[in-house]
Amino acid sequence: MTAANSANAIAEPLSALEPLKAARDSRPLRLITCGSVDDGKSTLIGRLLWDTKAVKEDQAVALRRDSTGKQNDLGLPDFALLLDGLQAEREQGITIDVAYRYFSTDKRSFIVADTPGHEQYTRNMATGASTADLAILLIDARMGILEQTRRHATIASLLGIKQFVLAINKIDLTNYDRAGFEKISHDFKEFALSLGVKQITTIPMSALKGENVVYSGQAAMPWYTGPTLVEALELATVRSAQAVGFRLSVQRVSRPGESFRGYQGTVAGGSVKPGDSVMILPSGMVANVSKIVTFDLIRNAAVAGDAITLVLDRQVDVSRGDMIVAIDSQPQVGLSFDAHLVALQPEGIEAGKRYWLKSGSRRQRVQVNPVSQLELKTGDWNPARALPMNAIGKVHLVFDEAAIFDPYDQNRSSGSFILIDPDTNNTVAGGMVTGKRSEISGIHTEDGRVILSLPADLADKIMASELFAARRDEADVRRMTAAQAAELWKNAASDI
Ligand SMILES: Nc1nc2c(ncn2[C@@H]2O[C@H](COP(=O)(O)OP(=O)(O)OP(=O)(O)O)[C@@H](O)[C@H]2O)c(=O)[nH]1
Repeated sequence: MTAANSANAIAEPLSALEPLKAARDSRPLRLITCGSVDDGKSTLIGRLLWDTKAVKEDQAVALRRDSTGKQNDLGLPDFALLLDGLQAEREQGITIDVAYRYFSTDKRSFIVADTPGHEQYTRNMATGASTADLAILLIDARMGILEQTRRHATIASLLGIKQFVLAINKIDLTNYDRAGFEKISHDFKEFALSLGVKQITTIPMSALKGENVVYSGQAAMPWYTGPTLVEALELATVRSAQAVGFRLSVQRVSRPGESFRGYQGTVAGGSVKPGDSVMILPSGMVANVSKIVTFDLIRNAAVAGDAITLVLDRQVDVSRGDMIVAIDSQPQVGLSFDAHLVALQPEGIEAGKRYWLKSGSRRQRVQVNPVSQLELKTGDWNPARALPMNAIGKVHLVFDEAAIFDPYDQNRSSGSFILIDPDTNNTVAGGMVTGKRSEISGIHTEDGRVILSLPADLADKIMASELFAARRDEADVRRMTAAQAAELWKNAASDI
């Protein structure tokens, strides 16, 4: 077949979705590495690339040359130098959130997200983790579990990662101390179980010496009989297909001529084929798919990750930010949602402040009401009105117009969002939706606090009302029961 460069060309037949799905399921395992500064992250990634022969000959020569004189007391090359290209770019002030490294073994291929380790780490980590199947958490065997370890594990689990490898690194510096390794393993497993993470492999390793990374560390640690890092990675599973049906967040309406109107975007969940019935949200209008076009082909199916133009069988009103979804598997549409947030900027998240929320190609105003903050040491969710930088919190989102989400654990794409401060344009938080709240519930109490779940203009009026002012004394408000809160709401509502 000649190059199919017109939208009328027919793709080689994809008679079913199976080939597309099969290709997706055999995709490389995506990894993220997290750790505190100096735990050995760069050394570990460099060592993985080196020992799996992912380093090209010219890079290898350069590594040997650049390591001369900088060698550590073991006389080994500095594997972290393999990642230095990225470092140089960072030093020039070029913003790179995440760089992806590729390596493979006989059994499988891998993509590792290499995220900068310093300031703004949380944001970069969240970016890398949002597509990862597995998290490698690095800790220094001499230091044990730190608050940073708990923070990263919590964020990774909120981002839906269910498989963890705890890489207890620099074990050579503890004289391969078995008891120390076992204590850290035990403590971490206990913590990870509290997060609901059940697949945890803990491995003692020396990234620098290459023990238990690709090659066995048996000679130095005869007491360890578990897998090497690469063996553990070969056994991990790729994340299964998303639980929800077809989702397309419309990025652009394409109208090249009178007779053609298509809706462009990347499929964010499920699959679609001509003839399928779809619904446009938030309007609720219904249509059938008549054609799926990609940049050079007409396709007879598309799956999550494909960038497509969708043509419908009738004239419907669709604009940028709308979502086109499977009619038999719809997302949640509502004015109020529960979510987890990670606060990313020094200013944190203020109580009741209005932000821009961006999810897919949709951008809308939202009022954010923090409810509680995770105490990393104990795992408790303590009541909170605001969230400081790096805090992980639970919040209520209250919209002026209908919002559309899937719970994050069912679809990472249509369940996640960022918050933008309208005054500074800074991205101040990343969030994961847990679900829709029962429709506008007015005022109620939660964790001993009174929560307003109202459209912002109504909430402002209530806050300003005499009735609320009379109740503003903190202790008094905290003592209110849900019934009293409801009474207050009823009175306030009739007052305005
Ligand atoms: N003895 C020993 N030293 C190690 C090991 N892994 C890393 N190191 C050393 O620890 C130091 C920090 O390693 P890096 O790989 O730069 O650490 P990092 O976590 O990437 O640090 P940042 O890039 O600053 O975030 C370097 O001097 C490494 O040579 C190990 O397994 N054993």
